Amino acid sequence: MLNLNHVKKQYGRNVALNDISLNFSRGKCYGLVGPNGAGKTTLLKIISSIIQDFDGSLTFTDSPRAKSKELIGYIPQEICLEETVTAWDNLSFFGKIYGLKGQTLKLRINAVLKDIGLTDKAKQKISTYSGGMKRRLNIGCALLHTPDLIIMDEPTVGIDPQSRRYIFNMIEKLKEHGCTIIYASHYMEEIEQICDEAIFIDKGAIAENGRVDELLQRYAIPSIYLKGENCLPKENGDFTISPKKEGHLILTESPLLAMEHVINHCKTHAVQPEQLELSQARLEDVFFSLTGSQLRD
Ligand SMILES: Nc1ncnc2c1ncn2[C@@H]1O[C@H](COP(=O)(O)OP(=O)(O)OP(=O)(O)O)[C@@H](O)[C@H]1O
Repeated sequence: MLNLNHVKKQYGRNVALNDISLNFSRGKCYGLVGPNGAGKTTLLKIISSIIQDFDGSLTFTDSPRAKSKELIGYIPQEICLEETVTAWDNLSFFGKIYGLKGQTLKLRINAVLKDIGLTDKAKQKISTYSGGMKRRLNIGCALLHTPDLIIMDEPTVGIDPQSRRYIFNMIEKLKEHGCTIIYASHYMEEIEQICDEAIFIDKGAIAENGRVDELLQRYAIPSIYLKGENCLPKENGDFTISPKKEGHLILTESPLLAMEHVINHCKTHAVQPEQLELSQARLEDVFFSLTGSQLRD
């Protein structure tokens, strides 16, 4: 539904984005990840037309709607709500910005309030809302005009697991309705959980992108965590071992063989591990393998 072609953005001499080309398909959720200052927000602002001064081009391929303003719902990192008025008033304000009015606006506000689970709090002032309620309303404000492409910039910062789960369920429903979602987050487990594809961006360039399961297979090395006195075999075969907490992490391409090796060693030496578990490959490992672990400012 959207193609980015050689997008480049400079702030003075600082190159924030350099030659970004990407394709986004309908009904999929794309995770956008990268260290601080990588260029994520700049990219999201270009896609949502907030930044219009850039090189390269964007093409919306299969939408009947001509204008990107109608096509896109942008949910910013910062909560953009008027605290002194009610949720209804906030939704009404944003609905009017998108050109909705009268009965259509009323119907959409009611539908969105239901989707974000705030129907019974609609007439409450935002200053009385919890962080999770504000986040959900912040999302709701971008959904009033039923956008085809929804851009979420770190939408789960500072909320409890219940609100996070609620937002994830909303994303699933939006995908079922054919919406495309671009989801920027520093929380790798969220990307793993809800995104079909991940885009790793570092220093303004794409470090890697593809299906989450394929990236995990390609980059993350499975491992076994072992804790227990005298449980670590002396002959370590092809395994790479490093200390972790009070035990050891055994990195291996063949975790079941390594597990068998440890179990045989324990049986032979009549020792009992306190903890022996297979650790799944994580997207966080992919992130560090692509971007390194050095601090970024
Ligand atoms: N308005 C601006 N003026 C000048 N430089 C900017 C501006 N906005 C961003 N930058 C610079 O562009 C680069 C990319 O910033 P951007 O905010 O897009 O990164 P990010 O990946 O979203 O970071 P974070 O994870 O911290 O939100 C950084 O070097 C940043 O300092």
